[in-house]
Amino acid sequence: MTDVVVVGAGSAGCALAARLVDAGRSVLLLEAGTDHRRPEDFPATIREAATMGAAVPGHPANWDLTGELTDGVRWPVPRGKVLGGSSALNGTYFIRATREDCDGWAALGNDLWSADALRPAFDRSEADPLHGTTGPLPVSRVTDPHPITDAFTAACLELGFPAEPDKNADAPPGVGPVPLNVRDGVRVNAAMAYLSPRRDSPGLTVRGDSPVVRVLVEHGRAVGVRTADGTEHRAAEVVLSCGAVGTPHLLMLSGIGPADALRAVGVDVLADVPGVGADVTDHPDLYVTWSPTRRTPMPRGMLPLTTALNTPDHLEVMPWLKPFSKVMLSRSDGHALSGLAEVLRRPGATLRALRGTSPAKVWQQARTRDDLYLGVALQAEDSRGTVGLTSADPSVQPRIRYRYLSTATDRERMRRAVRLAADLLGTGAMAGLVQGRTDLPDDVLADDAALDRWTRAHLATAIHLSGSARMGPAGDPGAVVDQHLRVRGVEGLRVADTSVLPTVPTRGPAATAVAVGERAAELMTEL
Ligand SMILES: Cc1cc2nc3c(=O)[nH]c(=O)nc-3n(C[C@H](O)[C@H](O)[C@H](O)COP(=O)(O)OP(=O)(O)OC[C@H]3O[C@@H](n4cnc5c(N)ncnc54)[C@H](O)[C@@H]3O)c2cc1C
Repeated sequence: MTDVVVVGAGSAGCALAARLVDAGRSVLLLEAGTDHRRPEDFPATIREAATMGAAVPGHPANWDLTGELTDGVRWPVPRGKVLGGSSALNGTYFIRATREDCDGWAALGNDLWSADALRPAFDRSEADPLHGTTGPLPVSRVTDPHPITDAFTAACLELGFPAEPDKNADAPPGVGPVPLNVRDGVRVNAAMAYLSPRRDSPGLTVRGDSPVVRVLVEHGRAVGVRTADGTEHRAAEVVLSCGAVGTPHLLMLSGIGPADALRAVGVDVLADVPGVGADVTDHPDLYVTWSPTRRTPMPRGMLPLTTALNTPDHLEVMPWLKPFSKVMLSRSDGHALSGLAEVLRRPGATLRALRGTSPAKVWQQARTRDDLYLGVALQAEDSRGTVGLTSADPSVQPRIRYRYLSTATDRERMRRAVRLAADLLGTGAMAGLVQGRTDLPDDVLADDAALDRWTRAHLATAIHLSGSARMGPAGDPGAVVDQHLRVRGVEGLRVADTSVLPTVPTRGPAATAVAVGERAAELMTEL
């Protein structure tokens, strides 16, 4: 019998499966999306790090979910549905959770997840001249001069923020280059890094196009999973790595979750675990758009996102070097137009993906698609969202409610973040480059109530979902897994992805997701 079935070949699932195989386990890795065996087999839209065409609604590698950012504001939520998961279509910002993040998780009763305990997992994942040097994921920083990054960096220094040349160094937060998982212009996703080199390993079986619809539980123990075609895959242990939406969804479809909510949609309850789908955290974000006084260089292949300002109060501001219209459209050597154009060839799929989202917000983004912008985000929100089951039919997406800015503290911090972005655009350092803000009038900026309304109209999400099956000690009623990632109430079942993080990292979670996979393998194979 197979030792372990891992469900979901995303950032965490790929790392976990690979390390389990290295430790001598037989692993069946089941992925809902398409399998691509070698790095060169991935389509250009996914490989090309300079663009994010697969994140556009309607792309086949995208789950095309919809979430409610706040009451009445619905927005597309892309997630990767392909080998590599969300790492195959993300922004390639690949940074460690901070020491404060990890030690915060440990302080909640998860000492196996302190910064010191997690460091070997990060080190093992990275090939970074500054940190772990021998791992499978390349980490690099772009330090080439560019008028926008240079002016933005000078603006941050002008406002008194320190330089932060290595954002993984546990130094005080400031402005500096972001670590990126890019090599030779290619977005190196977790499947390329961890699975491709092991595809001939007898211990590893990878199956794409295999959505799992249920965890099979007998006498309180997980014994395998069932895929949508009805096939049962048995294994000694089951690990869910379906991501922060897919994992709570699959748990609930399998009868593991808040009992009343499961019964309400006709699912028989196997284990009443109230924390499944609760305590979701992410990074609410938005864009402050601006027009330049002159054309800035945008050569093909230029990465859109190379620098970030992080502040001690957990705000993040990032200058994008290209407008959305260029980031979402890729034109690759030897290929026809891809990305947006590829999607526009399937208008039906795109329209279906956008159905139910707020038309005014979609229009607002379309209207400003050629502007430049500063991305502004809250990195440690107080608000909590939910992922809830609305149907026992696995093909119906769960309801994602972010409940963004539902606390006064978050609203106050978001105002501060927007004003910080405006201040940066107004510095002497940026004066020669910035003609003006294009969509944020002074009177709105000056008035709290008006700015809150503006924020609501411009709100978006960084798609960094975490915490929907979070870990915690025995006495924690909201915990879904213990710190060994074992699901409460069911033997032989674990979760390994960003669902387990008690809070979203205050940096992008992609590197942490991989580290969760690495750490899960350690915990599963230690004697
Ligand atoms: C568009 C976008 C841009 C982003 N940009 C950044 C960035 O620049 N930096 C950063 O740090 N983070 C970024 N993120 C977030 C980051 O990529 C994710 O947090 C991280 O990849 C999540 O890893 P994971 O393993 O938890 O889940 P995922 O990587 O999403 O993997 C889950 C996998 O499970 C599969 N799956 C789900 N359900 C099932 C099922 N029932 N059966 C079988 N398979 C299933 C999915 O298809 C997927 O392959 C971005 C995310 C998106 C979507």
